[in-house]
Parts: sequence; structure tokens; C-alpha cells
Amino acid sequence: IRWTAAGAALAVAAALLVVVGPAEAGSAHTATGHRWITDDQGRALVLTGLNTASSAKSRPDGLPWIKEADVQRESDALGSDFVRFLIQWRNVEPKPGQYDDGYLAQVAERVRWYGARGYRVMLDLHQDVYGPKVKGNGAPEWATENEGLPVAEQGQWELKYIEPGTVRAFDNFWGTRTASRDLRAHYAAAWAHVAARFADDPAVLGYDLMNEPFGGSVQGPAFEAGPLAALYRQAIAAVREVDHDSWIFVEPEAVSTNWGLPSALPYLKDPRGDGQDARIAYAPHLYPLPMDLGGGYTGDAEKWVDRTLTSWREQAEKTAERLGAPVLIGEYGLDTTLPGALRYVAKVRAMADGMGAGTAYWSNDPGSWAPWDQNLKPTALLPVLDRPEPRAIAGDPVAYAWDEPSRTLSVSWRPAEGVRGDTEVYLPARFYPRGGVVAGDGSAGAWDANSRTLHLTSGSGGTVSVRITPRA
Ligand SMILES: CN(C)c1ccc(C(=O)NC[C@H]2N[C@H](CO)[C@@H](O)[C@@H]2O)cc1
Repeated sequence: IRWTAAGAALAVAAALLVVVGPAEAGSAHTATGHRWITDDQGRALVLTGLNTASSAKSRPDGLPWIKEADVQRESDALGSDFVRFLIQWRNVEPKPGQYDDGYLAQVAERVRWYGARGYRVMLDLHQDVYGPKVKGNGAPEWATENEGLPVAEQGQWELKYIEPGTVRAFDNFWGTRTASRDLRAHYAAAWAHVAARFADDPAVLGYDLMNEPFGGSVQGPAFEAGPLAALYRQAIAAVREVDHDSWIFVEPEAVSTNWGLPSALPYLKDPRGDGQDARIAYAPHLYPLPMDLGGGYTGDAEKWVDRTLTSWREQAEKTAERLGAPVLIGEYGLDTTLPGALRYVAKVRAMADGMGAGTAYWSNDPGSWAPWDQNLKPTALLPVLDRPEPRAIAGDPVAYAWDEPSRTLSVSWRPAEGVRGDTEVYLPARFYPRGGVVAGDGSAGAWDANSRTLHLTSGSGGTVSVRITPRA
């Protein structure tokens, strides 16, 4: 396959043909239509944050660019409470069966920086284009069996995925060909080693088993329901041997679902249990192809992106329902200097609110995609990401939404048996300089000016619905 604009446009058309019609806010698939990641008080968590960091892909130490002060700055600037933290297999297992615990200690130190500020951390065993030996990142050289086949440099990095050497390396990993060793067993064992290290770390929420999986010469449902599901089952079993409680996040094949095409990922059983006891979460990425093709969110590109968003949500909710899983959008983002880019980001956040999905923006690396520039000064993106949001909802969430024109954050929930504590919402200074005024049910509890969090009690009745506006 050669990814041409025409071919990609065809993919978009195919994606949009599967649209059954917009999943309206308030449809069965919004907040009360799925499971939630909950805290130790049983509260539903709305996880909001960034990916940290793309720089880990290329740094020899496999670590992000940040220092502890950068975590403090993010917390002060965005009020975020979640981070998708990239780690590299090449650093976890530099030699077959030999693990670098010094690397994991470095990772643990950064996890501590986030945990000390109330963040929950998802560890993402990240790859793009398999690994350095085939001009990508992620896998160690010893696990890259490209059999001498070439990988030519490409003007568009994505095209390296379909170079002969890359496809061969993936085929040997997935067992589509017979590799010299069982690479999937090594991958699962590496995850078991990481999970054993972080199983008792209170800041680590869970593990994202593989970034943007690619099936090599096997694509689509044959890949997702075949080798990918098999690897996930192997890794889930390995992790559960050493870590009973962390959440395990699974991603679909990227090349189609990023754009709103369906996933064929099947239900993945958690040895921990079924239903409410299972802790498998669905973590798709969102990158509408029309935006890549059209360069922004205006005119025709905006129309096509909107149709892609509708299709993407429909497909993500269908897959999450099949998996019995909460949804966390593991990546969304763009060059925010593109026309209409900030309206797009705001739209994605509003869609995530309607889905009851967490979000991790791609990425925190200083530059035109990020909330800060190369001098760590705020970009125009920062105020778009720094918006009011529930953080923890003390019951079964019904809906929540931010309306910027009226400066109103609406939150409603049904108190639930066994759920303790208040509903907590983040109110950024830019909209709520003196805190918030609560109208509706429930009463405003303590205002924590330090974390800019308003606590809402649930009262003793049925559904609680509140609207929070700025205090004059
Ligand atoms: C051809 N294939 C397999 C392909 C094409 C395009 C992407 C992609 O844009 N991914 C979106 C972002 N995600 C990564 C990090 O996970 C970033 O580098 C991409 O911008 C992925 C795969």
C-alpha cells in the first residue's frame, strides 16, 4: 500500500460511511452508559492531562525532557490530574531477559513527581514504527528481526510503517513469520517486570500495553482479533500474576481507528474478575485524517473533521461497550497554529465530556503542538486546555458540560451505594478568579484555593444537578 492523498481520502470516505448518525449528548452512550475508572472512595474519575513525552522516544535514556519543576508548572497552569507517561521497551529490557532496574528507578522518580501533586500515572510502553533499528522508537535492537530488509527514510514519518524492513520486524514480532525467539513472550514478561515494580505505587493508575499497534502484513480485523488480541491476553495474564489491581489499557489498531473506522478488538477477559471487578480500559487515539490532509479546522476540512468526530465517537463507544470498558482518549492533538485548531481542541474536550471519557493531549513537548513554547511560555493552547472540569464524581455520573459563553459548568450525578466523599470540580482562575457559586441541588462544600477545587456534597435525594458560575 502506498499512502497517497487519494488513498487516504478514500479511507476517510469509508470511515464516514459507517456513521450511523451522531451520538447525541444525553444518548444512552453518555456518562451513565458505561463503566468508570473509580478511586478508592468509589468516585468516578474524569482524568485530564498530557502525554509526557515525545522526547522519550529518541533520548538514549528513554526518559522525558521534564524536571520536577515542569510538573509543578503544569499543575499550576492546567490543574491537570493525569499523565500518559511514555516508557521504552529498549530501556526496560536492553538485552533478552535482562531488565534495567536503574531505568525503572528513574521512571519511578518521575512518577513520584506527579504523585506528589495528585496526578495519576498511566505507563505507556510506547512504539512508533517498531524501534530504532527500523527508524522508529520502542523495541530493542535484539527484538527487531527485519532480516536485513531496508527501511528508507520518508518525507512523512508514517510511511516508514510500510517499508519492507518494518513490516518484516512486525511480522516476526506478531508471529506472522517464525522469528528466532518468541518476542511476544518477551514483551509480556517485560510488562510483568514493570508491573511488579509499580504494583504498589499509589500514583500509578495502570499500564497502556502498546502504543498504536500495527499488524505488519496483517491488517484490520484479522490483526486485531488475531495476533493483537492474543498478545493482549498474554500481557494481561502476565501483569495480573504480579499486579491484581492496576488498570490495564488496550489500544486498537491505530491506522484505522485514529480516523474513526471501526475496531474489531474483541472482549478481553480480566483474570481479576468480570463486570465491575474487571479493570480493562479502552484507550483509543483521535487524529481525524481530513485535518492531516486539509491542514486545519476550517471550511471543508472542518465539515469533514466534524463527520470524522461523529464516526470516531460512535465507533469508540461501540468498542468500549463490547469490552465493558471505560474510555480514555490516550492521544489527541495537532499543530495549534493551524487555522481553527483551538476550536477543534475545545470540540474534542466537549465530545469527551459527552462520552464520559478521560483525555491525554499529545503532547507536553514544548512547541507548536504544546501548551508552552520552546521558552516554556504559554501558547494559545494553554487557556483552551485549562478549562473547568469535574475531577471526581461521588456517584454515577449522568452528564457534565462546560459552557464558556455563560461561564457555567454543569454537573449531574446519581449518588450511589458505597460511594464516599464529595464531588470535586476544578475551577481555573481564568474563569473563576474568586471561586464558584453553586445553583441547583447539593451545596458547595470547602473551596480549596490551592488546588482550585470546589467540593459538592450529594445531599440525600436522587439525582443531583448543579450549575457552577463565577463568584462576583
Ligand atoms: C501508517 N500508520 C500505522 C500510522 C499512521 C499515522 C499514525 C499517526 O498519525 N499517529 C498519531 C500520533 N501518535 C504518535 C505517538 O503515539 C505520534 O507520533 C503521532 O503524531 C500512526 C500510525
